[in-house]
Amino acid sequence: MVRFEGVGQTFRSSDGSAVTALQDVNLSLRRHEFVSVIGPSGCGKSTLLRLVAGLLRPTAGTVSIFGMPVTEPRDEIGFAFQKPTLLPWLNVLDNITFPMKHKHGRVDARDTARAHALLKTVGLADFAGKRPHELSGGMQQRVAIARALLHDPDILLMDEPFSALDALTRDEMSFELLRIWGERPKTVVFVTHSIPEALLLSDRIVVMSARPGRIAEIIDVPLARPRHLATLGDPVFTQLANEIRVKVFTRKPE
Ligand SMILES: Nc1ncnc2c1ncn2[C@@H]1O[C@H](COP(=O)(O)OP(=O)(O)OP(=O)(O)O)[C@@H](O)[C@H]1O
Repeated sequence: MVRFEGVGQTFRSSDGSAVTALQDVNLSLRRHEFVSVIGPSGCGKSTLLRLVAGLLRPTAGTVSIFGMPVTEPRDEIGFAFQKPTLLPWLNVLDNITFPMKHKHGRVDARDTARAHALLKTVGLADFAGKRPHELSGGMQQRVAIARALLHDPDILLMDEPFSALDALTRDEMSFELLRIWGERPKTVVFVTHSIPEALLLSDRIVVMSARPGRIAEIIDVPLARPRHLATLGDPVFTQLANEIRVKVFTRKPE
């Protein structure tokens, strides 16, 4: 469904130097697959997402979706960032429908109904009229995820969406995301620094090497689905987490 072929991305920095963020990335994502991307800071994880989203054009190779090269932002994609980026002057409901308003100049009844349904899904049915500052960090992040899901995208890109949350909320959000993904399957690319989070969520984990970012390894996650709290205590889970930790930490820049 999403394919990277020989993808490279070199930025020209403000001081005139060239920064190669990605080099020779080859990757194919299947429809409805949940893939996490982990790797050291600055190895190009966010760049990878921005390329799929059409926010960047690769300087080498091609990124395609359903066989069509990505040349601009597309409707079938939802993007959730590290911070919720909600508009403080809008209430929760209007924040969720804002992209529709921005795109079409209005919000129709179907969008509003779907926004209410999504609020229910993320456990915030009673908060539609509240402003972002009246919500906790975890609640704000749920609103941002609901916003990314409003147009029911085929592809959901998530850039460390839970990293600003406390550990308990983070686990809770992971299970919530799994539930949403189970109900309305989509192809998810999830950037994280957390090995347990990547393991709990993913079908495959892409391990990237330090700059210039390349794919060092792709690891299949053989844990059965649906995954539960008990999955975290499964000996296979612990063993896999240790194996991946060793791979990530012993990997030297090439
Ligand atoms: N617009 C840009 N202009 C210049 N350099 C950039 C730009 N965007 C990213 N970079 C550089 O590309 C490299 C990869 O950045 P990217 O944000 O993709 O890394 P990352 O793996 O997501 O990092 P982190 O884990 O710290 O969020 C970094 O060295 C960064 O400085």
